[in-house]
Amino acid sequence: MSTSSSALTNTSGTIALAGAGKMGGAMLTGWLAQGLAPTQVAVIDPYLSPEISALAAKGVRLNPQAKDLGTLDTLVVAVKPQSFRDAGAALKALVGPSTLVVSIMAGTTISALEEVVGGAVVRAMPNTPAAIGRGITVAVPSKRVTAAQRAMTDALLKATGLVEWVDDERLMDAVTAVSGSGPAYVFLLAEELARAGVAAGLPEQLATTLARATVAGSGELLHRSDLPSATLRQNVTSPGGTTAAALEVLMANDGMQPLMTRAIAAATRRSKELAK
Ligand SMILES: NC(=O)C1=CN([C@@H]2O[C@H](COP(=O)(O)OP(=O)(O)OC[C@H]3O[C@@H](n4cnc5c(N)ncnc54)[C@H](O)[C@@H]3O)[C@@H](O)[C@H]2O)C=CC1
Ligand SMILES: O=C(O)[C@@H]1CCC=N1
Repeated sequence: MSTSSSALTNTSGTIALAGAGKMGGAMLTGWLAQGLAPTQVAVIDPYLSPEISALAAKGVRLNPQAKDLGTLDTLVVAVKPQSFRDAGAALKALVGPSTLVVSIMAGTTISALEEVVGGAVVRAMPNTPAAIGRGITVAVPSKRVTAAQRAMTDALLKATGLVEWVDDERLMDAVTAVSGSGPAYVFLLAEELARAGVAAGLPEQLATTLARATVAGSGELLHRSDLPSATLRQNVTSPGGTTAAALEVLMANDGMQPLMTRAIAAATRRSKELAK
């Protein structure tokens, strides 16, 4: 994270964030934590949360007049895909041919962004662990993005975690399904593990504590270990023991693998639909 810190500390020009909700807000927190000057940031959002409003005291500009912003160096678009057409029309006035436009909207294609907003577009897909600097973002640049703009995008995205660059935009629907939406599946696992614990006779609070600590601790072990996930799983599994009994159910033909494949396919389909 120290590299990204210096990379962001050394940037110049205004970075406008359109849509400072859950994901845009998490990214903004990451940028400021990594040394981006608050005075460099302008937030455009008609429904500012109290947390974002409080950033005015640090120097972040909130909903400045378009004439005061002029043509932006960088615009990050983090509104809902469904509000993009409306929001985009207003944002277009702030975008010139050499404005870097980074979109994190699910399903919204580079060509739609070029048509509605203009600029040199990077389409990116982060995830909510960005809020603690542990996100992962996949980014795909349009042909118009310069090396300097790609470096700027890389610095902004690395402020919230890992970054993978790809060249094929068609990968973004499956990326969205796996890592963009992925944290929700992990949180669901924590919920269902707790519910199953209650069904097995545990008091609810103990079951919730055990499930939460188990998911969080396992995630941290996966993060810190060099071992493949399958090896970490095998390390828990004593032959003929309790884990093996549970995994026989989870890894059955109608177990987790086909269920996860169906879930990812549904999310991938939905990402494609959002493009229409
Ligand atoms: N929540 C997540 O885990 C992820 C979300 N995304 C993408 O991020 C985008 C935002 O999602 P969330 O943060 O979850 O939604 P959100 O509803 O929390 O945030 C959207 C924000 O846009 C603002 N907004 C609405 N109309 C606007 C306008 N005309 N101009 C400027 N701002 C406007 C809203 O006030 C709100 O603060 C979506 O496109 C989503 O696909 C991408 C990756 C992960
Ligand atoms: O659910 C969604 O559509 C957004 C994109 C990825 C995560 N949240």
